[in-house]
Amino acid sequence: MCFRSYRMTLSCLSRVKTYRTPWKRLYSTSQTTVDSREVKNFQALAHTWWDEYGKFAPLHSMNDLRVPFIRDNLLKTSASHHPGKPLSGMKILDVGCGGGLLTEPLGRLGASVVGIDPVAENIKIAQHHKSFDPVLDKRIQYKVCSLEETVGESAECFDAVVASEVVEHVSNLEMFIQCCYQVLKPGGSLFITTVNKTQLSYALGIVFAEQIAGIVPKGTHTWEKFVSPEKLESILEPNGLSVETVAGLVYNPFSGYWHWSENTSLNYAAHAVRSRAQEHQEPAESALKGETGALHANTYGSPSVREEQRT
Ligand SMILES: CC(C)=CCC/C(C)=C/CC/C(C)=C/CC/C(C)=C/CC/C(C)=C/CC/C(C)=C/CC/C(C)=C/CC/C(C)=C/CC/C(C)=C/CC/C(C)=C/Cc1cc(C(=O)O)cc(O)c1O
Ligand SMILES: C[S@@+](CC[C@H](N)C(=O)[O-])C[C@H]1O[C@@H](n2cnc3c(N)ncnc32)[C@H](O)[C@@H]1O
Ligand SMILES: [Mg+2]
Repeated sequence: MCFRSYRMTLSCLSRVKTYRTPWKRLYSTSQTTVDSREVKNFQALAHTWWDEYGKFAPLHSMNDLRVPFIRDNLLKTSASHHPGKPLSGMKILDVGCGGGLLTEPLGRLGASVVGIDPVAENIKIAQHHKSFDPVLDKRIQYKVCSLEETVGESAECFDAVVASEVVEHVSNLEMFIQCCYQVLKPGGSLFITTVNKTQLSYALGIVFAEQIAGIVPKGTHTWEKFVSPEKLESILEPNGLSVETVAGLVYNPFSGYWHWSENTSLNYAAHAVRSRAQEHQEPAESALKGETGALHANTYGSPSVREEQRT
């Protein structure tokens, strides 16, 4: 039994018993969201997670934007009475948590955070780093597993799922999104940051960032696995996740800082909400064929998030 007090487990399990769409029917056991090549890549880098100016420097720096993005959007749906611990009482699943770079600040905001990652070395590093802070040690739990491996015991257990800089590294993106839906409470939030699939992201995200400037290690990304906001929305919406906000993120490699932008052609952050309605019937057979309206990014610059305008 992972992640929860026994009582909470029983309540989650009871919900699982009444869960109408047995998620196991959706996927054959051979299907997985884990790409073994990605695992190898991250295994080799695991020892550098907590080097703020090392290979994961852009991720350390991204916290300046993504932590307030997650906090502000979560607080829109629930007033917090805990100054200093605004996310107190919230359960968050950080999927692909790596060394815990985002897991820890979410824990510091008061949330109970479960961090999962298929790379054992990542979880070892994350466990070790949180052990230095007794508050975090209680609030954060880590587990080596894939998202699909935790769905069975975590159905409708989380107020939020975070997958930051992960979806561009997974296989079976639709299966990944469906698993996010399964573990979210009705009305729960999904936060994704990733890289858009554009010519510019090829030029700057692959050629410039990896091969010329070494902003991220060579071989970190495969352009074909980048995900456009339109494709992401075409998978989210039919699977019961309504897109609330899409905001562009731009990394300045000279300053080492990220900035919000109207432009989503490189990196972007998305916030989607699981419908509160009755359980979602059957996840869509394939949402990839659907056309969706163009997305208009908002500039997420202030704590009050502006809604996304769809054309
Ligand atoms: C099938 C196939 C290959 C198709 C390709 C697509 C296609 C059709 C391409 C053709 C079109 C085209 C334009 C090709 C161009 C090729 C080429 C010759 C490009 C030249 C590139 C070049 C020299 C650009 C120079 C630009 C320039 C003038 C630079 C100086 C000034 C300037 C503007 C600098 C700023 C540039 C900038 C904004 C850089 C940001 C780069 C970036 C996107 C960084 C984000 C990195 C990232 C993804 C962070 C998250 C992250 C981090 C880490 C980590 O390890 O820290 C790990 C992760 O997994 C992450 O997700
Ligand atoms: C770029 S790192 C991002 C780490 C962390 N989310 C952050 O932003 O600091 C991508 C992470 O996703 C993990 N990952 C890769 N494939 C995954 C999958 N199929 N499911 C879950 N996590 C995965 C990797 O092991 C790695 O830790
Ligand atoms: Mg990435």
